[in-house]
Amino acid sequence: MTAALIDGNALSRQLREEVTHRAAALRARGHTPGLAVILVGDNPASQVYVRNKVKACHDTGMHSVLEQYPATMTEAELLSRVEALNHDDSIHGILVQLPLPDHIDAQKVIEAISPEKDVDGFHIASAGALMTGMPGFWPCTPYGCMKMLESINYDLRGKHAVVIGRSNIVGKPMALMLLQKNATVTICHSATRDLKAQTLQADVIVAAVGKRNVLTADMVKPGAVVIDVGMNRNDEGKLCGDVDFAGVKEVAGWITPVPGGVGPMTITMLMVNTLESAERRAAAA
Ligand SMILES: Nc1nc(=O)c2c([nH]1)NC[C@@H]1CN(c3ccc(C(=O)N[C@@H](CCC(=O)O)C(=O)O)cc3)C=[N+]21
Repeated sequence: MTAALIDGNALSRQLREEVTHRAAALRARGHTPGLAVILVGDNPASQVYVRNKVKACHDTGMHSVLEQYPATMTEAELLSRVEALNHDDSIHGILVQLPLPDHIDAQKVIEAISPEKDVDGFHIASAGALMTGMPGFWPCTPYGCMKMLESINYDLRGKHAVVIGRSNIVGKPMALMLLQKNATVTICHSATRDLKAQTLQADVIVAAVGKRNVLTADMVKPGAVVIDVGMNRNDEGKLCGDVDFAGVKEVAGWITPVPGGVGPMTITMLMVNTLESAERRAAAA
């Protein structure tokens, strides 16, 4: 193996320790940071993720409430729960777990969350703040990827970054964050004609498609940094990313594993955003 590993679990431990200290300082001043997580329906994967988020709150000394509702919950009922949490002073972050059942308009629910409590960074006000460089919450997954690059002291200025995937949750905000650090950014997607021609030029590759083996060793320039956002299952049912890890690790300079890479960092940045929301609230009080 030539590539060095960027260990998301280790970096998460380090960052969560800092969160724990800052949360304790807020608690001492009577401002316990609080996260509300809403889960609608009984998607088993969502249950696991949501429990991990609640546990991360507990571990860092933050208050959390988990609200679970049946899949039959109406959109109006969900909107009124969000509205109540917007006005709840013990809550600094509101997360509505996605996906939502089909009869609920997810974007409408996200826009109902107060931007001050939008710790997922999914509200259009958060997206606009990221695009214009204004203060606001950054989506946790690409934010975590930026922290991983920071952890290896990677200077993005003038580097060519290729993002594969253009979702509102990962690909697009990822490209904006890389751009803010002065990288030259290319966004590739399903209509890109020659993906390999793009990735072979890249100093940094972020794979965020949700499909196995999107990135293979022949597509990677020696020494490149490879960040794997994918969460897929292989034929044996094991968790794997979008990157052919075994092959790419022989070519890349740095690589993130799945599991133990971007996943834990996503939860860590949720803790960071919730803490920062509470800090802003305490400063305004
Ligand atoms: N409103 C909303 N916000 C989200 O942030 C959100 C969401 N909805 N819906 C689902 C996705 C998925 N997601 C993950 C977070 C952490 C891991 C994670 O920690 N993964 C572990 C492995 C976990 C396992 O073993 O299954 C790892 O990569 O090491 C995975 C997935 C957040 N999401």
